[in-house]
Amino acid sequence: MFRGAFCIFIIDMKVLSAQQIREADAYTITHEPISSVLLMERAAAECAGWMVHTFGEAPPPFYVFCGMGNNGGDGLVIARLLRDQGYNVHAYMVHHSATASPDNLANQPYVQDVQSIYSPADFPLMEATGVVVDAIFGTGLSRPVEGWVASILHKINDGYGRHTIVSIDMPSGLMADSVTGHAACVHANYTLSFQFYKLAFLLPENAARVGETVILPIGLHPDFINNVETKYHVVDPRIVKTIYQPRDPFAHKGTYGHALLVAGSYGKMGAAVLAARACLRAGAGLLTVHVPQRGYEILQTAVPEAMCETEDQPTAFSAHFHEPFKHHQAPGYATIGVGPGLGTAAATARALEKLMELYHKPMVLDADALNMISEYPFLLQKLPKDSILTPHPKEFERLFGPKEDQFERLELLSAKAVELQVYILLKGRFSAMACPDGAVYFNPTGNPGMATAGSGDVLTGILTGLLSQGYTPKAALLLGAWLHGLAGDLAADDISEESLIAEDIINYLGQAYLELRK
Ligand SMILES: NC(=O)C1=CN([C@@H]2O[C@H](COP(=O)(O)OP(=O)(O)OC[C@H]3O[C@@H](n4cnc5c(N)ncnc54)[C@H](O)[C@@H]3O)[C@@H](O)[C@H]2O)[C@@H](O)CC1
Ligand SMILES: Nc1ncnc2c1ncn2[C@@H]1O[C@H](COP(=O)(O)OP(=O)(O)O)[C@@H](O)[C@H]1O
Ligand SMILES: [K+]
Repeated sequence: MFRGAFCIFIIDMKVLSAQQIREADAYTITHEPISSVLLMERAAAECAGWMVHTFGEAPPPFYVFCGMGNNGGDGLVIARLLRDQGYNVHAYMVHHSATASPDNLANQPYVQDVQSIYSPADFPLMEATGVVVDAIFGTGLSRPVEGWVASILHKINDGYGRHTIVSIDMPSGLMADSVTGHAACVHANYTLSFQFYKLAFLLPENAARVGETVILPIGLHPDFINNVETKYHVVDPRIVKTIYQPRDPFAHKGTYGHALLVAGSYGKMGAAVLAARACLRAGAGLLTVHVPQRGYEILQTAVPEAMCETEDQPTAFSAHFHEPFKHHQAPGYATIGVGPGLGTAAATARALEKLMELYHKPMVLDADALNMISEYPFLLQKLPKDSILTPHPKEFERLFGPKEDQFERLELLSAKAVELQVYILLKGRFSAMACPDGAVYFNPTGNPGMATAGSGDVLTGILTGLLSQGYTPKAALLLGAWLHGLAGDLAADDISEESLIAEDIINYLGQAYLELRK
């Protein structure tokens, strides 16, 4: 089901810091109980099993680079287990420290012919078809890698494209919870990581380092996992299936709400059409789309299922555009999606202000609605509580200012959701969704084929459609982002990432829903 960077065996949806992972480790050792060396054996056995499964048919030579901590300990065990199964394994010890960790030492006697690396000159020649296993540093990395050890990481990267590089737990050199910047770091094809996502994996700046991530279960203690507190989470199929509500057999179209979309302007009616189609395909009962006069025929022709309201301005929205909306105060629209293709004229900004003054239920704000709020920041204070904002990184920067690095940006995202008491979805490979309580959820579905005009308009339509049906804003957000990405993944599977266009996401939304029933 998943494309690109995520192949998931099991997920604990919490994202833990390196320190919390050490605590999980210690808790498991005490409470399972299990010795640390056996826990290492279990973790390494999962990795060796994955490698046999992935490369076993045409076995390559394996080049296992071990560090001197427990990540290196994992590497030693992997080397032994692969040799035990008859594979051709070359093992190396990178002597970055004076002493090895106890569990690393305990495993050394069981791996013969480990060649020592004390300088770049000791780096081996490797066959082009080999698999490089990177077990030099894991979550214990405490500072950027420098000096000759950095040269070893660069030498491993020199083989990228010729060898397959598999990093154990973390690409060596990557900091789990802070900025790696330009420091030396392995660029992995695969990262086999234990039990939890690391925050660094979810940030765009590390995409090229992490490669495809495989989360392997290593049986860390469930009591610890259930009780540990974390701000960051990854959405998984279990939570999405819990959120999803099948339709009531006795439903009528009024059951699923009457949504209003305020979208489109001269030359940008496509945004309104895409959002409207997506809203209906997401399941809204009724939809009215409010467009400028010249958009009337376009909208009525392209989306006959939707009702259409126009206003007195031929090409854009004016201060009066909320007038028709007033008629629907009772029973009122279930929700409003506003922004796609709207334009940012001053009159439109005034109209947006009026709209936010009149409407107090959660709404969806995207694109030009966000751009107008950036231009007139006092509008931020008028956002209906629990509304959903969906900025892409540029819109986010316009709204809340630039940040030095992506960790700081995440902190800002969460702080703004708390301050404004809204949900904010920062778009990207792993869209980050911040909640009014400060929690941040990452959405793992989606692919680069979705980096195409209009895919954000489709998201606005989906979120509006879900709110309209009565999903809570948080449920709509998590489910909507998941469905949007999954529909994109299903479309790309059939027609390729390259030729995927926004309309395909809408066309595959039905299949994405069906996946939820499996
Ligand atoms: N709970 C878990 O997730 C488990 C983790 N295990 C493994 O244990 C790893 C963590 O082990 P450790 O805490 O021993 O840490 P690492 O093995 O990641 O690295 C620690 C070693 O690197 C040195 N070091 C740190 N930064 C350095 C730098 N910039 N330059 C040179 N040397 C540096 C330290 O002094 C220490 O010797 C995990 O990544 C994982 O591979 C498994 O063995 C078992 C279970
Ligand atoms: N590489 C990617 N992986 C996953 N999802 C992506 C990727 N690129 C874009 N997307 C998704 O596509 C949508 C693009 O939205 P946006 O930038 O607003 O596009 P537009 O303004 O053209 O409608 C977002 O939901 C984003 O998360
Ligand atoms: K590693």
